[in-house]
Amino acid sequence: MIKVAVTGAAGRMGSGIVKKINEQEDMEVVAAIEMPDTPLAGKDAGEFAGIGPIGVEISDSKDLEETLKSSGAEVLVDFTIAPASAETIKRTAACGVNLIVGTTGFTEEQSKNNADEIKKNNVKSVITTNFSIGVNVFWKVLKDLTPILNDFDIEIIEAHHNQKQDAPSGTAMTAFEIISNQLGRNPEDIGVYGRKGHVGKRTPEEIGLHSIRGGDIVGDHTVLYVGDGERLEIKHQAHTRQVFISGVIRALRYVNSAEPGKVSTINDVLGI
Ligand SMILES: NC(=O)C1=CN([C@@H]2O[C@H](COP(=O)(O)OP(=O)(O)OC[C@H]3O[C@@H](n4cnc5c(N)ncnc54)[C@H](OP(=O)(O)O)[C@@H]3O)[C@@H](O)[C@H]2O)C=CC1
Ligand SMILES: O=C(O)C1=N[C@H](C(=O)O)C[C@H](O)C1
Repeated sequence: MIKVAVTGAAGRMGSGIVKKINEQEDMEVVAAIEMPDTPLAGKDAGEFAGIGPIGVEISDSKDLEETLKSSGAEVLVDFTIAPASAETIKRTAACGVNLIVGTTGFTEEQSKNNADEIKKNNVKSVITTNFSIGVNVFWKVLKDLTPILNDFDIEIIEAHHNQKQDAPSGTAMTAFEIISNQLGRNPEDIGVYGRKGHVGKRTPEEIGLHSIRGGDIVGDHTVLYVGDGERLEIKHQAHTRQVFISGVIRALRYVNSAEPGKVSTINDVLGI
């Protein structure tokens, strides 16, 4: 049995992950953690997953080390918010517990610190901005396509629900990194985040990133390659969070065979 701790256990992703783990025969939720001073402490995590009591009380992230130790958790799954997640990664790795992280919106410095903590403590990890299989194929297509269409204008559009806190989405930022790398350009120099006012003509080098927020959109990502007289659009749409949750379940089965001290990605999990 894989013993799993879940942070953000009452959130959209966290509660779905608790529910899905509860349906598996080879894994169990042993700890469910929410934010510091959470009013949810002591309530059963199953309540938020819509499955009734599972015998795991929500605990306060201030008690993380104690919770990990007393529950015997082998791996922690984190879908929260970047600053909180960075702190959780540091404390969890120091406890020798493996990590699966889907939280997005890390600064470059936070991402580097996350990798350093994983290396320093020699724990196993899977960190990725999108756990769906479709998006991983989408990223692969961008990698293959960009060198062929390297003189086309490239723009990225993402759309998400009105509760999302970070922009552009982690998935869009990963797409931007892939495209920039393939073009041999520094992402720092070429990203244009929305346009307003007399911004002048588009330069051939720049890549625009545009974020739409509304209602209950689960997650749409489109990359446009626009030439003279034609354009190609590569689009992925998530219809349900189940696509991310299924990827997390695969990552839970994979993580123990991951290389210690390294940040593995969903590509390692899927072998693509
Ligand atoms: N990689 C992927 O495939 C995917 C990534 N995501 C990312 O996952 C993250 C979460 O998304 P979502 O579930 O929609 O967000 P939610 O806001 O629904 O859930 C986040 C949860 O984390 C809780 N939380 C905040 N701080 C802490 C802390 N220090 N310790 C424990 N829990 C904490 C929040 O509590 P409170 O509400 O009280 O603040 C909330 O319950 C986002 O960064 C999102 O972009 C989402 C989907 C897929
Ligand atoms: O916040 C979300 O909901 C999502 N976040 C991830 C991101 O920022 O890319 C993945 C997915 O698009 C849903």
